[in-house]
Amino acid sequence: MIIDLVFNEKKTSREVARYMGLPQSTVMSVVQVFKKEHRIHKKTATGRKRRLTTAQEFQLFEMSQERDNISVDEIRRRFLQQYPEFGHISKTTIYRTLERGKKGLIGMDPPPERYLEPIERYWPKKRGRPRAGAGSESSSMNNVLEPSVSIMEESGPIETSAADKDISRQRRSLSIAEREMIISLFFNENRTIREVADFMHLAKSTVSSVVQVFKKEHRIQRKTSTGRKKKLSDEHEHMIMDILSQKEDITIEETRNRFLSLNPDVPNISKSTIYRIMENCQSKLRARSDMEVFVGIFVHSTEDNPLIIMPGMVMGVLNTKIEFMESLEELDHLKAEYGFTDSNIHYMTPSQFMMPGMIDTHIHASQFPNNGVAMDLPLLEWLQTYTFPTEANFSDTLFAREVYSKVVERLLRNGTTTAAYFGTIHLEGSKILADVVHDKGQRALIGKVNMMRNCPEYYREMSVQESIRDTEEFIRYVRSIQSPLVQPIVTPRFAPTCPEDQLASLGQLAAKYGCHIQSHLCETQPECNWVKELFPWAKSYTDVYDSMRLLSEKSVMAHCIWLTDDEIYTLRERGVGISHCPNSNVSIRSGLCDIRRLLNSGLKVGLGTDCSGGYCPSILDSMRQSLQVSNILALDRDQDYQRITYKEAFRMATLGGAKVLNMEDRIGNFEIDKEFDALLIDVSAPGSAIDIFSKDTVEDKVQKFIYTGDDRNIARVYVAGHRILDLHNKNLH
Ligand SMILES: O=c1[nH]c(=O)c2nc[nH]c2[nH]1
Repeated sequence: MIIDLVFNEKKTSREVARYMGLPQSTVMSVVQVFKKEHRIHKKTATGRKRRLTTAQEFQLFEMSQERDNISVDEIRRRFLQQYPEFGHISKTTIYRTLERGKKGLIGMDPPPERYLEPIERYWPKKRGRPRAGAGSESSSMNNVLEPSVSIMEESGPIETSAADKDISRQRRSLSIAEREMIISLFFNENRTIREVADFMHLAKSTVSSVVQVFKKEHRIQRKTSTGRKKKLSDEHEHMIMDILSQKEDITIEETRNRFLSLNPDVPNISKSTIYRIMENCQSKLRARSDMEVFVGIFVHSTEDNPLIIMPGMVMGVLNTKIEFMESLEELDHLKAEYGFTDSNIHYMTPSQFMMPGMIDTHIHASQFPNNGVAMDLPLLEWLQTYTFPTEANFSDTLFAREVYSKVVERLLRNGTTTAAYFGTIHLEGSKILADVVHDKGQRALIGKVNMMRNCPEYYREMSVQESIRDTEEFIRYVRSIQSPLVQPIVTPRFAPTCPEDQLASLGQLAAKYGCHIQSHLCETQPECNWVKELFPWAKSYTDVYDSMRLLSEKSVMAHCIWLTDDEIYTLRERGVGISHCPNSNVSIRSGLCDIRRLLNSGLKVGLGTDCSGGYCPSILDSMRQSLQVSNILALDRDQDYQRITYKEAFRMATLGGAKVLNMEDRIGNFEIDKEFDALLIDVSAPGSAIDIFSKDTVEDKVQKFIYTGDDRNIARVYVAGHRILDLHNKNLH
């Protein structure tokens, strides 16, 4: 990776060190060894080696001797007139050649051991301008420069060796070429005073005074605090892009003149600024707008392995889907094959990794106002006392929009890229939920709730006909949005609130439209007993739903704490998915669900927040609570009882959830051709509650995120390839 970043990506060793979290000396030594092994010498800014012939070097030197105050610009102009095939020669090269001339070194390669010797030897001992043409060692800038250059000598970032840093730099008068060089590096190449001083091995004060004098002479504005030249405003940058795009072969000079004539107030603009804007434009034009490429660590689950960590990978996302996932070594081949450029690539930092989006398989969007309150009653009393009155408020569509907007934003913020929502019985309010989800770019199943008994007069559907008519209209409405992400889900609340004919009609409706179905099953013992009373003919609670054709591989049943073995068997036979909601199960004391038993029986299990039975809208919390519930169950079991591992919790939150919603062919992990629903996790994000230490492995970081992370660590959220949330760009939605 170091080699790739330095030699292919043209990163400096400082950048690579920062990116990989390594000491710079380590990076530099890897680079040095590689250079030696591959005999890589000086590279030009473009990464290609290009050397002047000895004749050309002499030519340059002679030009500089013709007149006392000839400028580097003039030397360059004349040189390029003579050698038009050369195309371009940087001032640095000219400057260095002149210094080689002064040392009498033109035509000679510096002996390699010179690189190893202390630099003082070559540094002028006497003050005063070095004499041109003298072969004296004391004036050699060349020898000073050579060992200090790490990778790109001509215009790339410059780094000094450790030896350089120990040398106290002297103040002395400068040659014209040196002044030119300082001006060029500072104003055209945008180097800081320190970089220039390091590069030329001069005292910072010397460089600074040259810059100051030049600024005064040319009335150049003050620099910004970052040490860079004042950035052009976006408006000016766009203006330059416009000018560049108006004429294909426009020169930089022409661009500058046109820009300055349009903006007489702007005192100056360097050629390199225009050049940078031009490069950016071209790179953006060359970049495929339909492809995004990510480099770094990817974490996901498969059927066989609950947690796979893949460092040093490159993933390509084309439109909405994962196009490729390869080792970073393949980057160049992939660039060639797919035609993407560096501007398509997002490099993750060492504290970041990418994981699949989390999936909430059971949440009541309409209970969000009660999140974190009203936990003092058990389920059936809780419904009558708190929940039904709250849900009744959703006849008010303004209120519905207010709450639903907050719910969806909160879930996205917490990394839930897909959710199975319960709305309320209200048709209009439920349509609003679908609209909001669609607008915000989340993937979801949206349910209009069906119920018409054992609930308040003011909050119930009035007849089976009305219930089915409204539900059918709702299904058609959601389908009419034509969103590939938002689908309707048929939602009988639970058996106690739905008479047989209503359940049967809803089963038929779901079959007619090929819809998903969701409900509650075996959440509390009193509820199970009540169902026995209400449906005396049924073999079990599960059998009630099964008899009404409500169980299929597109059905999601929440809770399932009190299932008998027979019920488990039926659910598995039908391919039903189970939504495990541990926070809710403990908060309103419904029971401890033995997920190991369900998993061992071959059932599909995902996680649900079940807000507001559960008080936390984050699936991270559901993972933790599922681990706690499993630990508590283990306290009462044999030694060989297998607790849920954090890796399994991770899988339930991602791939498991996808299977429960029957979407595993589209989402849940990073298999090729799946939709790119993903989270960029940063364990060291600002304000993060996670403590990371130098000895932490990548797996430690992942585990710490699961146990101690929160929304502050979710830097970006992608759904179907779209970045719908970015911590650093809060305005995306
Ligand atoms: O946790 C639950 N929340 C509900 O809203 C509900 N309705 C029936 N059963 C339920 N369980």
